[in-house]
Amino acid sequence: MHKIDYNDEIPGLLLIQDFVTQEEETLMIETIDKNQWCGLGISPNPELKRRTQQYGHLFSYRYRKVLEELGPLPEFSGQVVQRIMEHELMPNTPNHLLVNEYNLGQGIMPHTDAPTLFGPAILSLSLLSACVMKFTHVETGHTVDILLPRLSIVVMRGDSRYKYKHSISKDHIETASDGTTIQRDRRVSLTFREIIAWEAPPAENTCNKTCSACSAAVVP
Ligand SMILES: O=C(O)CCC(=O)C(=O)O
Ligand SMILES: [Fe+2]
Repeated sequence: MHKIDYNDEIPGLLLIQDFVTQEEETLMIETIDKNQWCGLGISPNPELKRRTQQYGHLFSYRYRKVLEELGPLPEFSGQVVQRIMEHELMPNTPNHLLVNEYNLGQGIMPHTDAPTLFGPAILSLSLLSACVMKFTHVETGHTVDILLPRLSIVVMRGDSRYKYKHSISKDHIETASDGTTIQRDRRVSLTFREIIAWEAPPAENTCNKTCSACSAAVVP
């Protein structure tokens, strides 16, 4: 395990290489690939252009809100969560795990994870492939391309979490700001977050209208 502190370039950004072993990666991927994916037309979140899985809570991209509590994070992520807490990378135990799959040609648009919904630390574990994550300051436009190696975890806190957008390109070959060039492969990332605020729908929700207050009842 090797820590790279990017604080001088992007305040609050930390990367830990070899956060998991290849054996752990294999076991996690085997389990994930047996589980149900959504996105690419599959509910919930059928509109997503990449496949995802969610654990802990269900977030709707369409309604930009949490719809449902799903239960504890899965067993396959237990050791990673334990390591996250041992290294004090998050103030509280994560209660949301988002698995994103990026096949060749897939990326993610520049965004900041919802500041009122998710807590102050956003962590992402890179499995099967490295990628370059672009950080762009929302006011100054300052940009840094950070290499996220396979098996590493990136920790976004402070400015890197709140003042920068992050994105991943669709390119097959990418170059980081330090000049390192990588060839992308299928990448599966595990994003650990804490949901800090959400309203559970009423237990007996019989409303069948589409409205912002109880859309949980009608989301496909
Ligand atoms: O794939 C990643 O490492 C990042 C995913 C991400 O930024 C997100 O889902 O909000
Ligand atoms: Fe994100």
